[in-house]
Amino acid sequence: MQALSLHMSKTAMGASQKDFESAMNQVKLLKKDPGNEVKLKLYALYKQTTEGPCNTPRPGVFDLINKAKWDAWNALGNLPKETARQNYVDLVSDLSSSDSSSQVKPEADRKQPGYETLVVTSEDSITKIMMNRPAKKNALTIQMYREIMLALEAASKDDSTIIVLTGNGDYYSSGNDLMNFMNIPPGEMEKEAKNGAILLRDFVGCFIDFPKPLVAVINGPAIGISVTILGLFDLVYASDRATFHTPFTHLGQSPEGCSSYTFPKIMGQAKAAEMLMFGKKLTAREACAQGLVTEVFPDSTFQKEVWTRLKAYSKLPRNTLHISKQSIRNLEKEKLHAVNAEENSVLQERWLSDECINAVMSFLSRKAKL
Ligand SMILES: CCCCCCCCCCC/C=C/C(=O)SCCNC(=O)CCNC(=O)[C@H](O)C(C)(C)COP(=O)(O)OP(=O)(O)OC[C@H]1O[C@@H](n2cnc3c(N)ncnc32)[C@H](O)[C@@H]1OP(=O)(O)O
Repeated sequence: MQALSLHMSKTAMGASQKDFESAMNQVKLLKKDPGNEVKLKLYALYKQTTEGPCNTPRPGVFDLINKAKWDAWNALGNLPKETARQNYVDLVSDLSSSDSSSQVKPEADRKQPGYETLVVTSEDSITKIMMNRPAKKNALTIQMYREIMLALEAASKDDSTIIVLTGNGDYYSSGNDLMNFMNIPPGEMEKEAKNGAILLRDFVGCFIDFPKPLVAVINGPAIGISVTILGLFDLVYASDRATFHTPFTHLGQSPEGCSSYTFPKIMGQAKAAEMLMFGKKLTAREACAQGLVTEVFPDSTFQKEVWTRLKAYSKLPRNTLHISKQSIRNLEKEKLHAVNAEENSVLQERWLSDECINAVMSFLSRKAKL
């Protein structure tokens, strides 16, 4: 309502007709929508300046827009035309200066500090969490799991409407960094496996409990845990260059990220088994046909199309969107936490198995060109 309060003239001399016309042009150039109340005020002052006090019958009760305009004009009573013109010019001048001070900041300024493995930015009511180890295909280190949890926690409390997880470079993510299995001192393996299971439980738990719409923007291939947690997202947009691969059996490991529950629900038992047990790699189009991906876009226009879509979604009524997300998730939360706990206890055992140790050694020896 503050913006609707009558504006005092700031200039000693009254605004001229030329000032008024120039203010009318300036309004068209505003980058930020001033909101309905201010627009009504501008309309009323314009009418008062050009026609004087309100002189038309009040529109009918169902003609909501014209009624609101009429009310705003009528509220100016017998305000003299010159004063209305001055108030119009002053109001536009205020709007123009706040418009230029709220210009979009360069990306470097929007970047949230404190993350080493992520780039976190907020713009247009969207918080974007970008995994940022492109040289290692965004493989998830222990630090990265922790930073993603911190970024999600912060995003759940910020004023964003939608949260996006994406990757920098040619991969979305190659999943767990297999170096997480290295440098474990002899005799410490059991303790490390237990700590790993706790970390994983907390990591997946953050996605289960996340209260706002979560969108995965899959810019390239995705492997392992970066695929399994997709069943906990609300939207999954993929470039047609993306692939989806869960080679758990080859790695002597078992499904996590609640995929043992979400994948059969999403794609049916047989297709889930092909992925989670036999390690079948899906193209983006196959993943879309099976319901894991919401929509596939050509790689050449992927970023442009997805961000245009997300910016439009981010303008939806925020609280309603969050409440809808929570209503849908609340039906499943208890079950998902139980699945998460069970998967992690199985995986904790798997990490100690010969099959898993041999698979990790095989990756490392290929890497070392042995
Ligand atoms: C006691 C246990 C404690 C564990 C605690 C863990 C907690 C949570 C665990 C959750 C369980 C998750 C399971 C999974 O995600 S399983 C999936 C694991 N990922 C893989 O198996 C992928 C392995 N990588 C590859 O197959 C290839 O690198 C890839 C196909 C991704 C790309 O091949 P390409 O030839 O194009 O490129 P490079 O191989 O040269 O890769 C570039 C460099 O990046 C390194 N890299 C890539 N991915 C990984 C990875 N997942 N782990 C470690 N390093 C990775 C690769 O080695 C190259 O590095 P260099 O340039 O230094 O050689």
